[in-house]
Amino acid sequence: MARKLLECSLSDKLCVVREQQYEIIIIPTILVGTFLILLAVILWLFIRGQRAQQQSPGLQGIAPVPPSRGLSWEAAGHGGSVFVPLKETSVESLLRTTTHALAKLQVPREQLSEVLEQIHSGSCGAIYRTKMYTGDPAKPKSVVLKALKEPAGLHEVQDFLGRIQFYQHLGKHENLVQLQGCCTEELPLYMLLEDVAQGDLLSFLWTCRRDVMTMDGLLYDLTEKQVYHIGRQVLRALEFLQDKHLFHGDVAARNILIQSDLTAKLCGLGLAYEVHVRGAIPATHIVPLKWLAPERLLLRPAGIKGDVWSFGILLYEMVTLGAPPYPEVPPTGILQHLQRRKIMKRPTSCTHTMYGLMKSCWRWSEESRPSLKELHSRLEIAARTANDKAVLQVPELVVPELYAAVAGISMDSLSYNYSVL
Ligand SMILES: Nc1ncnc2c1ncn2[C@@H]1O[C@H](COP(=O)(O)OP(=O)(O)OP(=O)(O)O)[C@@H](O)[C@H]1O
Repeated sequence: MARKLLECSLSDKLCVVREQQYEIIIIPTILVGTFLILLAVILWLFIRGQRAQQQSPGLQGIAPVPPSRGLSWEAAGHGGSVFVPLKETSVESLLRTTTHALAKLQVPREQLSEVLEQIHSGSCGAIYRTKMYTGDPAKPKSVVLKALKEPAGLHEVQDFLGRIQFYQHLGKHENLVQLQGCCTEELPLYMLLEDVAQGDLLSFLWTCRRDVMTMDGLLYDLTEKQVYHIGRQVLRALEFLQDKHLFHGDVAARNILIQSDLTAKLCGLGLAYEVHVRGAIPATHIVPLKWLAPERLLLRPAGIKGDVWSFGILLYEMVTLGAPPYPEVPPTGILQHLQRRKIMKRPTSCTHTMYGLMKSCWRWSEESRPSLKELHSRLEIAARTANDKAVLQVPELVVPELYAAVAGISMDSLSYNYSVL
């Protein structure tokens, strides 16, 4: 507070003093000013955070996905074969319109067993194993049922129907998991797939580390020659996708299903579908970083050569019986690691020939990586002289939680058959 005497002389008995209460003006001004500055800083931080999220790979080893390359206009869904009517405004009318297109695939719900065994929680909802009664009731067929999670809005229903039509559009290939039918006349919506009962390759590889007898008829041993055998089947599936101007985008042992005769089937076609309908890779789709090629990590347009890179990681997974890639690198440090031109060292269980193949997949520039066709013929040649006797062995057992942390993947994406043996 400041006091000011107003023209007083010494003889004055009374003198007027004016008090100026500056704090009444200054303190609120300072408070308002500080508040505005704080607000501006918060806004700036928020905008910067949003931009960083769009520009850089996501947190915890999982990346949003960049645009795609090499897709034709038609294959990108602008005239392709996935026709989910977008103009429908209610779920009921959408189901009515689409049921016609999916008529041949419809399976009456009463042909499905009510007993559902959940095997996974998938991207659209739970994934179950159940029985389908067609023809001979004594011989039901085991199928995998993907259910759209409820409650589902118009957008989710459109997306799920689109996924079913995508499988229909792809058609049959022995190394892709096959669509068996669907139930889409009313909610809840189901997609029915052939049951590849032995489950995913990653769980299989982990089980190969154990010296166990299993009841499922599958021999949990793997030789170098068998690694090439599985690898060639995966390449066949990728070539099939490439012929349709598609790529997989998430090639990894967890996305390969394996049968008792070592037939391999590529699954996890969600990203290929999204690229097919949108012509670009949606930022919402998350993919573990350690399997991604540098161009994907840098959010540049992606294509089949990104699958070639991931195929090299898949070879590493097989030959190490399911070790996490780059165990010494934190998932979020992978781009920096690759920018220093560092790749994984040759695992002790890996021959120089196989390591040569991996290294060719991990060339920084996409152009210098082999095409699927070249890779396929190199694998064929390598398989001729590969060891078919020595069983790959890794003494350490896998702790799935630790694996998930080192690999940079969520526990949800692990199928985890391993633990039930
Ligand atoms: N046909 C199948 N037979 C046996 N197991 C299957 C089958 N389909 C899926 N699974 C199991 O469910 C897991 C997840 O499958 P998938 O990746 O196809 O599901 P998703 O989450 O719906 O993926 P996407 O959205 O990429 O299609 C697989 O790793 C496997 O363990």
